[in-house]
Amino acid sequence: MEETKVCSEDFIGQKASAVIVQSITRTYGDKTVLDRITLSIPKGELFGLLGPSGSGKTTLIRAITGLEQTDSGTVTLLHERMPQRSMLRRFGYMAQADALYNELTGRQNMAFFGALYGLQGKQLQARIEDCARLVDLSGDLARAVRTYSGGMKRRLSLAIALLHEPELLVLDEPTVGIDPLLRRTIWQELSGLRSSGTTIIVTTHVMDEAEKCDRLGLIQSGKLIALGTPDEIKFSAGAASIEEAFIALGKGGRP
Ligand SMILES: Nc1ncnc2c1ncn2[C@@H]1O[C@H](COP(=O)(O)OP(=O)(O)OP(=O)(O)O)[C@@H](O)[C@H]1O
Repeated sequence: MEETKVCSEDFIGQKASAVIVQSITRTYGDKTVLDRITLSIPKGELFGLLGPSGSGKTTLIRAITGLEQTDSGTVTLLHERMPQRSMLRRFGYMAQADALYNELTGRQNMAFFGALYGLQGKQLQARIEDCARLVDLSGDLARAVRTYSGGMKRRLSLAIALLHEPELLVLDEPTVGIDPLLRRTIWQELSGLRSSGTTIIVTTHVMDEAEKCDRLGLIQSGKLIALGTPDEIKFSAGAASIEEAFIALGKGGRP
């Protein structure tokens, strides 16, 4: 049986876990998209999921949030067994495909989702201003979203995921289509949120973003093939970079 290279200590029982995934499997027809994945993410961790296109990253984070069914295994999120509709207010989810209302303005979109999260009045307005500023959209909030570029839509989706200051943020490739300067600002903000106790799960293809994560999970063909800090993963693969480590671990050995 193949085993995940677990580099970090097992956090269960040592630090409160925000996410506990136990042996989840997901199949589509005869294709196994998630294969017995087990993983725990402590509160306040910035956790990165890395893997080739089609390896199962989106399916895994959707399963974690309860948006995707699993065939077997369990997910516990913030001490609650998933799926559970009431959990929707406790995490922020930014999907790869933007779920925005094109005919509404940026502000109207934020107000709509903010109300769904239970925000209202002055608090909602203040959060809209703060989150729009963070993603550099303050000057564009009055425009209909259909006039936004792809990158602006990504930024608006990110702002919406942050609106209700959730305990857990789940971001599927949040910086795709975002220029390097703003990308840096967004990562600074993610680090700040992590420091104030927010747990963050982020999928990425960008190696320098992976280096900024506390720990990484490497996924290949639905299997978690490695788990650890960026340094642990490089060390275990005998590689100089995460990219090299990923290639080496994917082949099942050292480079
Ligand atoms: N609804 C579905 N029906 C059938 N197959 C699906 C469905 N959703 C995903 N898959 C398959 O599951 C596999 C994993 O997809 P997933 O989107 O999780 O990969 P990913 O690692 O997030 O890829 P990317 O980096 O390209 O976003 C792929 O082979 C995909 O084709």
